[in-house]
Amino acid sequence: MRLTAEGVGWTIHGHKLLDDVSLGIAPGETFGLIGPNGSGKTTLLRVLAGLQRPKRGRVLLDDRPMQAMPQRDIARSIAFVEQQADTHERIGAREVVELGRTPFLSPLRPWTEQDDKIVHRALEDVGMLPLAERLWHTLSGGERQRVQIARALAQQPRILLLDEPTNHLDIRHQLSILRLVKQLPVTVVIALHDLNQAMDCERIGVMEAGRLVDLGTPEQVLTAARLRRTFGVQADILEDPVDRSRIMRFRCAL
Ligand SMILES: Nc1ncnc2c1ncn2[C@@H]1O[C@H](COP(=O)(O)OP(=O)(O)OP(=O)(O)O)[C@@H](O)[C@H]1O
Repeated sequence: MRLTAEGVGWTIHGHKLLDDVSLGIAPGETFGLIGPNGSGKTTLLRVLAGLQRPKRGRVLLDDRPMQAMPQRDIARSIAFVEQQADTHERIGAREVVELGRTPFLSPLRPWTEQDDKIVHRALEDVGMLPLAERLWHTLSGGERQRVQIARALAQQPRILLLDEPTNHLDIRHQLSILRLVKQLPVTVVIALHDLNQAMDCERIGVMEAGRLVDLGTPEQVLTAARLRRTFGVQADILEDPVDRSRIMRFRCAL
């Protein structure tokens, strides 16, 4: 499914958090969103997810303006893993993942064995099957994050939006979640702070003070000049001697 933002703007108390953002993400593409703290990545993801209505411009799913779509239709197409998804309910890990099936249920379409299988598979994919019966409040930060990713997978979305999905994960789970996400046959938009991880995206968008200031392949976008200008760091772009891929070595903050 194609996801398009056309001239999207979002302001609060006269403060421009998003300023004329336009981008088109192709069906099946893995698109990385990078930018310094406070540059608007989360705000943009929330608008793309339909959680915040743009104050200017519009978002389209394929050719349908999201504004005209019922919330249920949006929930059947888009899953969003927020940075700090939390719940105060006394709820188990499996039940959190089961919530991913909600958009598909109705009095005429009750829970089936197929839903059980989808939930089981999602828990398995993020390595959380052994902890599936644990209560949410007893899980660690990284375990909670993996449960939230499993909830999104159980939604079987056509578009998956992820806000810093690896920030609480140990390195093994970071790598396995990113590989899993990349292999999914769906459109993925992923906000990342680890710029070397962003290298694996097909295209990258760079946010700066609410504006999309650069867009292209990782090779086009992640240059030493861009890292200096947008992130205020001095970096060298090196070649990995094992697979000849590009790696960034960050030297110092400027
Ligand atoms: N409800 C709000 N009221 C006022 N300012 C807000 C509100 N929500 C976000 N902001 C501000 O908007 C800016 C963009 O925030 P956003 O969370 O989108 O940035 P981000 O790029 O995701 O940052 P980070 O990398 O730190 O997660 C920040 O300066 C933030 O303080």
